[in-house]
Amino acid sequence: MTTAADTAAGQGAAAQRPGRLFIVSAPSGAGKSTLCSAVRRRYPQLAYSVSYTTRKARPGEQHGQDYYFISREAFEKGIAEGQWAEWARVHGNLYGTSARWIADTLAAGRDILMDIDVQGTRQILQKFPDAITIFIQPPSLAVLAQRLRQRGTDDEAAIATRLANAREEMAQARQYRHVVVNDDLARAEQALAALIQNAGEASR
Ligand SMILES: Nc1nc2c(ncn2[C@@H]2O[C@H](COP(=O)(O)OP(=O)(O)O)[C@@H](O)[C@H]2O)c(=O)[nH]1
Ligand SMILES: Nc1ncnc2c1ncn2[C@@H]1O[C@H](COP(=O)(O)OP(=O)(O)O)[C@@H](O)[C@H]1O
Repeated sequence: MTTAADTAAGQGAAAQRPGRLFIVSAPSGAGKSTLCSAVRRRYPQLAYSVSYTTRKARPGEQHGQDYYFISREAFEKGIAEGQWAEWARVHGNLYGTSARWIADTLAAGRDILMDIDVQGTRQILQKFPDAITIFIQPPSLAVLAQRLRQRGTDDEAAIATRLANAREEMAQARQYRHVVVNDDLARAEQALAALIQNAGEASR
């Protein structure tokens, strides 16, 4: 049924549909950064939500592209001022998403890809129940440990924290609308791209 309000909205300047939110989560080392980078290259029109974090930058990571690396004080000021659409402590560091950027980007009609943890996903779903949630599973915990060591960006203590959290995170997979197992990289990339593509077509 079309209401007068729908018709008015459809005829106004905002005739474009608002953007959609795609949320990707995974235990550390499952391959979500690799897969998100591939999808960003494939769909340059998809806006990537660059998170704010108190974690130190890894070699090769760029401020403003991978994350905004900020101090704990700046992050806590953001909490006090209500700047975060969601935020969480993950593996001992704080991570958050700019509420203003999300609102402006969706209002401009752009779809958003977010790489956030399971706690952040719950918060976003409370505000945006239609967000499309995707969980990336590693083939096994043994493979996960191997990938974290091969990546070579974390010391053994950081790897141990990430592996200890992985079991708990993987138990949350059933809360997600879709699950992609990242065994073969090309296959997983194709599966993630297809989910984004098909969700886009379904709502047009
Ligand atoms: N809640 C929340 N989690 C985030 C955000 N940005 C990143 N994360 C999550 O924080 C965790 C650690 O990310 P990162 O430090 O890049 O380490 P990695 O998972 O080992 O590559 C991952 O689960 C990310 O999905 C954010 O803005 N909010
Ligand atoms: N399908 C895959 N097969 C083998 N290695 C992979 C695969 N996907 C990712 N990797 C590697 O595993 C490591 C962790 O991937 P990364 O994308 O950093 O994970 P996350 O962002 O989930 O922590 C990286 O060294 C990456 O190159």
